[in-house]
Amino acid sequence: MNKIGVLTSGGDAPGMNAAIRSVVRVALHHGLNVVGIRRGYAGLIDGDFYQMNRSSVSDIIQRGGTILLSARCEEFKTPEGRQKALHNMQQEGIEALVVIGGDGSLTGAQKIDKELGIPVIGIPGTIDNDLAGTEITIGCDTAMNTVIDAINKIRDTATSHERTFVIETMGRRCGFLTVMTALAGGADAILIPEMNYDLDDICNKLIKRQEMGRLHNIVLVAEGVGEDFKTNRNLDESPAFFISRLISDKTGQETRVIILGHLQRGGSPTVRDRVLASRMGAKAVELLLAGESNIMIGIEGRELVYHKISEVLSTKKEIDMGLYELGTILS
Ligand SMILES: Nc1ncnc2c1ncn2[C@@H]1O[C@H](COP(=O)(O)OP(=O)(O)O)[C@@H](O)[C@H]1O
Ligand SMILES: O=P(O)(O)OC[C@H]1O[C@](O)(COP(=O)(O)O)[C@@H](O)[C@@H]1O
Ligand SMILES: [Mg+2]
Repeated sequence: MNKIGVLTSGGDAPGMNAAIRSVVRVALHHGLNVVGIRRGYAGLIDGDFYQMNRSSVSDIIQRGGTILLSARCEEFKTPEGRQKALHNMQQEGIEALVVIGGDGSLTGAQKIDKELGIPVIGIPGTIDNDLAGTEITIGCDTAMNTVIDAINKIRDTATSHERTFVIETMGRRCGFLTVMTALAGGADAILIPEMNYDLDDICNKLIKRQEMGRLHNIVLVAEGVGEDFKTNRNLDESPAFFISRLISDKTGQETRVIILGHLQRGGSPTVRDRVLASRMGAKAVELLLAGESNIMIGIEGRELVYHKISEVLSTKKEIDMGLYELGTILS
């Protein structure tokens, strides 16, 4: 093997740059050429490539986002789009790929191996932590710290004004970010898609607290909740608004909504994300050199592990309900 490509795809995540840096420098260390592919699968289809060297990845370990840019690319979901990508890779002499991204990107990566015959290793990069086969994905730790920072600040004003804040966190259909930050941030109620909840119960709990003299509350809501009350709300609005209105109507408390949104995706990666990304980047190159393909690297405890991408994608990542319960008991 002489030349490999690297790309970032789907939602960006802090630590992706540290992973790119590691892939590039470890590949160069092993005498490989590295091609950077811009804008994920869109760049494969457009042939948006450039040769990378050591200095291409200088001064990026501390930066959020991705220097390779990222995209969501519908055309790559079609066989025609993927054939264009194959043609460009052949022209450029790219013999193998490292794909850094989430579940969607790994679905695409699987097709690169199976359909296009190009070896590919996946590195889990998404703030959602919604991938099986790894305890945590690159970017999630930074995002959790960003959420905690926001909760701390909101708590200051919530206590001063004796208000209830409904804070909406990201995570698509996964409540990991919400459960962890609810526990660490001392949230008074938690709503995640994986768990049944009763809005009446939540309101009753807030009323009880009110009777005991507690007039401020932090309610954490994952963006993915709401299948069950869809009929009662405007589908264009975030679930936090509906829940906030309901709490205000039922408890009489003054409520405010804050949707943390894309600020959860940015920022300088934490130590944990930088180390994880650096280790996974190096492992990806080593596994390609060892002849592996169609696998995703993960971490279990202190050890890096790897699993077939098909297994990762067919397994649902379970939320640790013990942490959810603990968050509820402690609130
Ligand atoms: N079924 C699929 N076949 C081929 N490519 C896919 C498929 N699903 C997703 N992808 C590619 O992966 C990209 C990123 O997926 P997306 O779900 O948006 O983000 P993430 O990888 O962060 O979960 C998509 O825009 C598309 O190019
Ligand atoms: O960036 P967009 O396209 O607005 O998408 C928002 C979605 O991306 C995420 O931030 C990250 O998800 P992915 O890593 O799967 O792309 C989700 O939490 C959120 O639902
Ligand atoms: Mg995803």
